[in-house]
Amino acid sequence: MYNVVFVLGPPGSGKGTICAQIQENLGYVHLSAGDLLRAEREREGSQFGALIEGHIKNGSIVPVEITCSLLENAMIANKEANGFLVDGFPRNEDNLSGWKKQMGGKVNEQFVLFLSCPVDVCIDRCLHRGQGRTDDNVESLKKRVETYNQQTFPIIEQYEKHGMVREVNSQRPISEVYQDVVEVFSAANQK
Ligand SMILES: Nc1ncnc2c1ncn2[C@@H]1O[C@H](COP(=O)(O)OP(=O)(O)OP(=O)(O)O)[C@@H](O)[C@H]1O
Ligand SMILES: Nc1ccn([C@H]2C[C@H](O)[C@@H](COP(=O)(O)O)O2)c(=O)n1
Ligand SMILES: [Mg+2]
Repeated sequence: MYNVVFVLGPPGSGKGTICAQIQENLGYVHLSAGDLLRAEREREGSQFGALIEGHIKNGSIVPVEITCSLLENAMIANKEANGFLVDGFPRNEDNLSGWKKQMGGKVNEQFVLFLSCPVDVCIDRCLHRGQGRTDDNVESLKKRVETYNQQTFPIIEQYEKHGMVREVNSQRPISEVYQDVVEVFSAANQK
């Protein structure tokens, strides 16, 4: 049974940044769905490269069969891990239903870490991120934010109805955000 913490929030809210620090200090393995998809996009011989790039540029969501298989393969490859930070997933209903179908009975969903941050702050962070991403531009970000508002936030609300969401305000210095996140993990792992 894989222990899983989902990490969700608007593009640029700091999911990858915080997950890297959690991985370094709390023994969880960070699996960024976006990073896995970008790696698949670049993989020699991948049949999904163009499809993935189209969705990334368009800020839309890749079919869950592709993303969930990348996530499960990464978990299998790290099966000794205490737990997994699944960053940027589930991002819509297709992700959620596909996850339940493929991973049901294999995972223990501990909670959803929701990084909340005003969209204008998030957009500015992405525009200054300097990682050369094909979707860190005004046009793609507009679509990514729309996808987040229309498709991803409703997923967070579903988990909230089950008391599974731990919200942390990420419009603060990274060190302060991380301090709160550590407390969330401490509380969850004391149960
Ligand atoms: N608390 C913070 N304060 C200021 N800058 C931050 C903070 N957290 C992250 N950043 C910066 O904002 C940018 C986006 O952070 P990050 O890549 O972690 O976001 P993300 O939620 O993973 O974004 P995406 O969904 O686009 O992958 C990075 O340049 C990062 O260094
Ligand atoms: N569950 C997911 C996660 C990501 N993607 C695609 C679409 C996103 O805009 C892009 C970048 O993700 P990020 O690195 O910003 O978390 O990757 C997806 O289709 N499905
Ligand atoms: Mg990220």
